Amino acid sequence: MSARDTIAAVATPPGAGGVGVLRVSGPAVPALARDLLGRTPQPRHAHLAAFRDADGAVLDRGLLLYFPAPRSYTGEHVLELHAHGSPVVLDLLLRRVCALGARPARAGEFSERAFLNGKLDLAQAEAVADLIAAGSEAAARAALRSLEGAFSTRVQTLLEALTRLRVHVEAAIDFPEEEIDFLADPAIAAQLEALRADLAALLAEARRGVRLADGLHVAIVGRPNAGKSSLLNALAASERAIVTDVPGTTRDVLRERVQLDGIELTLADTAGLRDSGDAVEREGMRRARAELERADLALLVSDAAHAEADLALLAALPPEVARVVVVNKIDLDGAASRRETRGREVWLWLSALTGAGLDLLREELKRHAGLGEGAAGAFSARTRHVLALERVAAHLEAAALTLAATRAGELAAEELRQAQRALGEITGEFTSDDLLGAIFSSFCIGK
Ligand SMILES: Nc1nc2c(c(=O)[nH]1)N(C=O)[C@@H](CNc1ccc(C(=O)N[C@@H](CCC(=O)O)C(=O)O)cc1)CN2
Ligand SMILES: Nc1nc2c(ncn2[C@@H]2O[C@H](COP(=O)(O)OP(=O)(O)OP(=O)(O)O)[C@@H](O)[C@H]2O)c(=O)[nH]1
Ligand SMILES: [Mg+2]
Repeated sequence: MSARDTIAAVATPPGAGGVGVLRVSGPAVPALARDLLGRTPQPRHAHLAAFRDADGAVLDRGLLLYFPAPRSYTGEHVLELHAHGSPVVLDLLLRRVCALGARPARAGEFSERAFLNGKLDLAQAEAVADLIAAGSEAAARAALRSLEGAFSTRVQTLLEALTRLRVHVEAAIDFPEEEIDFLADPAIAAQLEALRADLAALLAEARRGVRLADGLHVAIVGRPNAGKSSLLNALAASERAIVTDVPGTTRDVLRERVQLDGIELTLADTAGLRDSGDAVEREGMRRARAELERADLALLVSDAAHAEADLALLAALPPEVARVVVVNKIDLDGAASRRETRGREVWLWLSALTGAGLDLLREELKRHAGLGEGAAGAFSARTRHVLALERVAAHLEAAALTLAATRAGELAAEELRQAQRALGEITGEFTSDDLLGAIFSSFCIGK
């Protein structure tokens, strides 16, 4: 896109390193490259070159790569200077290319241009940032799958099915005398049902993708003295939290990141929940509840001696939070560790003190983090995508209800149109400047 100006930024992380890369993108690049090399560089070849200042003094000697448009990361003319990884040298080079017509890039601006030039769709561009930020091997693999288009392809397939359905419904509206018959066609209802089923599957995968990218957030809750802090310490394999036999030991929320077979967990140890307590303890309990609202999973820790009494706590958990009941301290009555499913809950019997049954808990956590069976091929996703898919689901449901109840073609068509729009927001077919700004400004400078 020749209308854009030329941007430049250091693409390697701040600080000293073996090599540092300065990246430049935009229409000024061909002239700039000639200026620096003394001749037109060969496209996509590494040239060893002296990078010179305005007065001819050598700033550094490094590798120069030239990617003429459109075959580059951004789709524009791109120049890369691979210099020695000195922040001072890189800064001098940045100033030099800015004197030659570039300006410093904003955060995410290279990827934004790649998106605007059709090199990446929006979900892929977000996957670039998620890959860079990945905190675990599973997160990195999932982000790479999204970058390669695994998620976008699924969205695209749904969009095509949705478009076909819209064509059907809108054709019916265009022939009002036949509209009722048209819309009563079981094929339309069947198409809509199939679409909703595919969407539900994609939504489940996208939710897993968010957990893979962000890591699983686990809130450890329960009565005072149940052994919550002991459990955090056992999973973190270090004495992070204070453990005493005084009920009400933990007052504040303590967060700990733990790697578990290539996935990332954020464990939050919280203050024990009970009716009494001083002001500090009550504030601790308020924070524990707030932590629960944010969590992907609640570990309700219960003392083996009080397990039945803790059923009341179970009922008080926010209904949308997945939960696992941990019956702790089995060493006290010599019981064996075990796992049981009771209704929607999994119950685990273990001992934070001896470590018996902790492996059962680790398996359970991995399952919730998205690394259970069938996780091969999982892609990363963001909350933004899940919210969009939830809106799509709501519009499709409204369309189905309208068709079933009233056969009001216009209303159903409008719901389908909105569903299509929400779906298109994921890959960026429909966007606003605000959305793009919000997404790309959270990227690194130079990305
Ligand atoms: N030195 C360097 N390493 C890098 C990048 C970079 O920009 N520079 N990348 C940046 O993030 C990543 C690689 N991503 C890239 C993606 C596309 C193209 C590119 O030139 N695409 C062209 C040509 C494709 C082809 O010839 O096969 C195109 O899409 O038309 C380059 C890098 C990681 N490593
Ligand atoms: N025998 C036995 N004792 C345990 C076990 N887990 C924890 N304890 C003990 O139970 C007491 C309370 O443990 P904590 O981990 O501090 O309990 P908590 O749930 O964090 O308590 P608060 O922070 O007060 O809410 C301590 O004396 C622990 O040593 C266990 O598996 N077996
Ligand atoms: Mg505690």
